[in-house]
Amino acid sequence: MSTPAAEHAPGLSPADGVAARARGLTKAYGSGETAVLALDSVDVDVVRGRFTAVMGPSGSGKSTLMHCLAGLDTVSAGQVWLGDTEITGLRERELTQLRRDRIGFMFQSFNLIPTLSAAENITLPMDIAGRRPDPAWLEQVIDALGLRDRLRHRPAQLSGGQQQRVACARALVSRPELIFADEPTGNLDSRAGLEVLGFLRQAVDELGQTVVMVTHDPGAAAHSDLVLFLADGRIVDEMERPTAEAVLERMKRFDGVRAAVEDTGRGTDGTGADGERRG
Ligand SMILES: Nc1ncnc2c1ncn2[C@@H]1O[C@H](COP(=O)(O)OP(=O)(O)OP(=O)(O)O)[C@@H](O)[C@H]1O
Repeated sequence: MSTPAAEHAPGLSPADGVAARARGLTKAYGSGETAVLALDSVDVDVVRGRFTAVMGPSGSGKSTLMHCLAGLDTVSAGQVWLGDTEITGLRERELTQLRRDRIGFMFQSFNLIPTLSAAENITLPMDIAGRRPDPAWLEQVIDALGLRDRLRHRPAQLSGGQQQRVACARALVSRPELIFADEPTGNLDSRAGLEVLGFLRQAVDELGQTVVMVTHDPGAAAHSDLVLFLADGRIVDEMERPTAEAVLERMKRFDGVRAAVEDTGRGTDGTGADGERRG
């Protein structure tokens, strides 16, 4: 099981089987009247070898949660671990190294280097780190993603789906402890999106990887093992073995709450939900 894990006392280092853990994770942007509480004391365990999706309305804190778990953003309060390493409190240099060596990233916009071939893009993070990919693993990843005949192509010579497959290979090649995927299908048509989701699923099932994916798409979330639902900076629900229909139904409840809030005249400036929660 991932998620709100009250059985673990805050302050303990992660047990085996937990790829990332947060306790009391709080993130505020700005200060005073204009402060936004993007994450409100979140406790979460990301279980190793599983595919976890993070969903929630726009502004609920999904990206902030991912950025804080990945050491891309500082926290206002609370603690975050990657494996046994507490990352809150690490210096920027140590964080850069940790991200490079232990985390794989996929983004909606692929983030490939246009002047490099697919093969060069795949190994770039390891090249920068001065490490050599395990050749057998590299071959396995290339074949799993069906990229063998595209390795010499530059990103502009590849379709969107192929570019995201290169980004997926790049995220996998160092066998990271955790892969974060932020809307990885957001720029793809449904067929290419399905393909990428299939590869992420395969990375978990066959290659033993751990994936956390932020998505707006119930169909994409249905490929995960567990969906965490965020609202107003808190994990408010979770769903094991999700289906697209069940996720959609759950998401509609957020819309219902939002509509009700707006009907009462609060939240029409988009801040009502936050104000209500804190007020
Ligand atoms: N750099 C920032 N400065 C100020 N406020 C921010 C900043 N980044 C995020 N926020 C605010 O924090 C809250 C959570 O944002 P976040 O991007 O994590 O939400 P999200 O669920 O990923 O949204 P979306 O689905 O629209 O991408 C929002 O109210 C947002 O406006």
